[in-house]
Amino acid sequence: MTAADPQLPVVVVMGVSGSGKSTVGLLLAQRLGVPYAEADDFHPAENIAKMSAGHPLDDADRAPWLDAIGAWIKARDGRGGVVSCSALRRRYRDRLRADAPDLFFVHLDGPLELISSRLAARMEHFMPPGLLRSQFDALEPLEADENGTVVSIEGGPQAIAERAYEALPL
Ligand SMILES: Nc1ncnc2c1ncn2[C@@H]1O[C@H](COP(=O)(O)OP(=O)(O)OP(=O)(O)O)[C@@H](O)[C@H]1O
Ligand SMILES: O=C(O)[C@H](O)[C@@H](O)[C@H](O)[C@H](O)CO
Repeated sequence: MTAADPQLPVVVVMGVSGSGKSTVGLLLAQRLGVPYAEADDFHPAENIAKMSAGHPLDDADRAPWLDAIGAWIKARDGRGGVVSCSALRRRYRDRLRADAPDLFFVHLDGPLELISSRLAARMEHFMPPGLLRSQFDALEPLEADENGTVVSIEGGPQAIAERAYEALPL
């Protein structure tokens, strides 16, 4: 399938902070020839300030952010797109799916130690590595009835993006 085809999936690249959503999401979008959106760009300023101060977001904080991402997804429905979004809890994914039932989730999955080492090397990002544990605590893996797949974050970004591409329902 190519970008010229009428029905391209919208893909949410999900996972904890530092799992590689932005890195892999962009590569996947390029591979598909569709637009990429960065979830962090949808946060209200208060959310960025809260995380920067070392506090995890709660459901109420995430609600307007999820709605903004949901609006982007809805606008891309049928035309394809890739958006990074932690989408840690089932109910967040249900919210994103509400207006886009065919949404496909790619969960970038890996051990805390590996992600922690990647975050320690990351420069100039508001998200403190100390919040990683809270992200794992919130994470609810994809359930059997959810449209999506789990992709390991072992190896380099290109290989991960290729594994994700191969798993898409194209
Ligand atoms: N496969 C990889 N191998 C090595 N380093 C990687 C890999 N994927 C991502 N990284 C690096 O790990 C760090 C985290 O990646 P990235 O910012 O893409 O994660 P993220 O899930 O989007 O994080 P956040 O949710 O906090 O924005 C970055 O410095 C990135 O360059
Ligand atoms: O749901 C959340 O707690 C947030 O979306 C975080 O995941 C951050 O936005 C992101 O990971 C930091 O870049």
